Amino acid sequence: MIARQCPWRARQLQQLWRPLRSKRLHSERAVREDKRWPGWEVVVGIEVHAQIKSRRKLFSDALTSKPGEKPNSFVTCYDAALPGTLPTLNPKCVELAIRTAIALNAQVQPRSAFDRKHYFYSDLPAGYQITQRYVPFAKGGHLDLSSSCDNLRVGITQIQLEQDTAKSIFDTRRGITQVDLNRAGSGLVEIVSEPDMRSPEEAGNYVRTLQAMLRAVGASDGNMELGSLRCDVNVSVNKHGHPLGTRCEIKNLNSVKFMMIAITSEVFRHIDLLERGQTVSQETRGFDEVKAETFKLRSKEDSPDYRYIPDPNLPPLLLSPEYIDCVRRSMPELPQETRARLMSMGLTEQEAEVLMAVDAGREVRFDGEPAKGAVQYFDCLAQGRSAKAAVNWMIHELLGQLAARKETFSDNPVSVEQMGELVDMVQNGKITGKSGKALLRHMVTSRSTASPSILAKELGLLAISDDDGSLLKNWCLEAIEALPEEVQKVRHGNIKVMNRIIGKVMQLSGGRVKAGDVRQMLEVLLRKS
Ligand SMILES: Nc1ncnc2c1ncn2[C@@H]1O[C@H](COP(=O)(O)OP(=O)(O)OP(=O)(O)O)[C@@H](O)[C@H]1O
Ligand SMILES: [Mg+2]
Ligand SMILES: [Mg+2]
Repeated sequence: MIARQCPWRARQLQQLWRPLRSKRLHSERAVREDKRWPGWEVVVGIEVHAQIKSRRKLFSDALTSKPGEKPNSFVTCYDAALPGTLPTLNPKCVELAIRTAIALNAQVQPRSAFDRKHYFYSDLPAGYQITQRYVPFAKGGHLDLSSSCDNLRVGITQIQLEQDTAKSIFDTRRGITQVDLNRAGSGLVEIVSEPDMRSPEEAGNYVRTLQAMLRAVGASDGNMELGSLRCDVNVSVNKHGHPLGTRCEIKNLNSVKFMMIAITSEVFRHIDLLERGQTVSQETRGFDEVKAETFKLRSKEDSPDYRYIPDPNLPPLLLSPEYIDCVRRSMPELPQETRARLMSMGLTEQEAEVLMAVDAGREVRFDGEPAKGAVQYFDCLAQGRSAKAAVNWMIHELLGQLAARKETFSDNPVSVEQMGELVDMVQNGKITGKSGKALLRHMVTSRSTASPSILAKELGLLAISDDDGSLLKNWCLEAIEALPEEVQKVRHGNIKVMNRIIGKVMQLSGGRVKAGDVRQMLEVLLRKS
């Protein structure tokens, strides 16, 4: 293993090899003019740091915490870097990282290793971070973005395990910095992409797709606001057909929206420099959300020498093919598989996206198994029923009712069984569509667990039994008598006005008759008289 014996050699090799690969990919994409920067091509590569959703930290027994917990209450002596403490690798973090690698079609390496990356900062108690930059546990791979991005495939360079840092809290009034060690040593996966994205929008789509994938496999919450998913974005520009430009890295972006703004502002900064005959220097930059501008943190020349060395306390990580297979077999359905399956059931892409978007915002439990979500609810509802009817009732009615009450799907009080019975009642004509909607509204509001047929009876919503059509006929005659002007207009060929008469019949019947039946009856009666 080159890097354990000689990390410097590995670094040299990587530096030689990367620009070549980037160039090849660069020329493979069709050139498309972007009106915002005519003549220029934008290149983006992203390093995503995702907090691993395991109960315990990467190398210690301490429980992982959420932001807002009492500071320094999730810390062992190892996390505080007290002398004499040793790391023990948490197998759950490894399993979740492997799930991520499999979902990204990466090759999990049978042998990887941990290095120490040294720098001195108050939120790094040991003075070094343990990472796998030079001998990562997974290499290669790709992530396919949805059709809105012309089915773009973003290459994955490598995926590595590493420790998260502690958190510095700056008190500017008192002029002090406080350190909270709760996060110190939590597990991260760093996912390094190839420089394959060509616009801020593609970058946004990449992060959102990755976020959904991490959630689906239970590897991370992927919550950017809470800091469990952070991005370092590398941006460069070049003239069409020219080699890649010099990249600048914008650190620690924690929202997709700000990331896209940061990229746009960085692109304009590069173009402005180049058009004025200056050069772009390789820099690490921050993003000022108020000014919507990036600012210089440090140049390449003053970038710290991290003095990478193999961690002497950690042996190489050996992963057997049997273990990797075992993780592969336990993989849940991935978002792109779910989308394809739903569409094969007859749903449109938009309908599939709506159901999946409901699940994407959902919390995943600590054991990695998602709680029952919208897709699973739909799967149960569609069993033995028309998928189209099931999705219509779910999206337009159930989600609509919940949204009107400012509730989310996790607040849904209607069980799949209740919803199924309601859909069947409408399909079988026991209740009209209109009454079905009223019944559902009642079920959502009252949170009743009773069966819809009992509720429909109680509320007088059951369709009337009118075998000889006499009730319907009477309501129609009543409506004709009540609306003589409208009747005249229909007779003179203004067919649209018929809807007003139908509406009157619906009102008289309390919505318990079908609009189609009413129209038929009215046509017969108006023709006769
Ligand atoms: N010309 C370029 N334009 C835009 N992005 C680029 C370009 N060349 C490389 N990149 C991207 O820069 C990123 C480099 O990340 P990597 O983790 O390998 O190294 P690093 O940023 O030098 O190190 P560190 O992990 O310490 O930040 C990758 O995502 C890669 O796709
Ligand atoms: Mg990196
Ligand atoms: Mg970087």
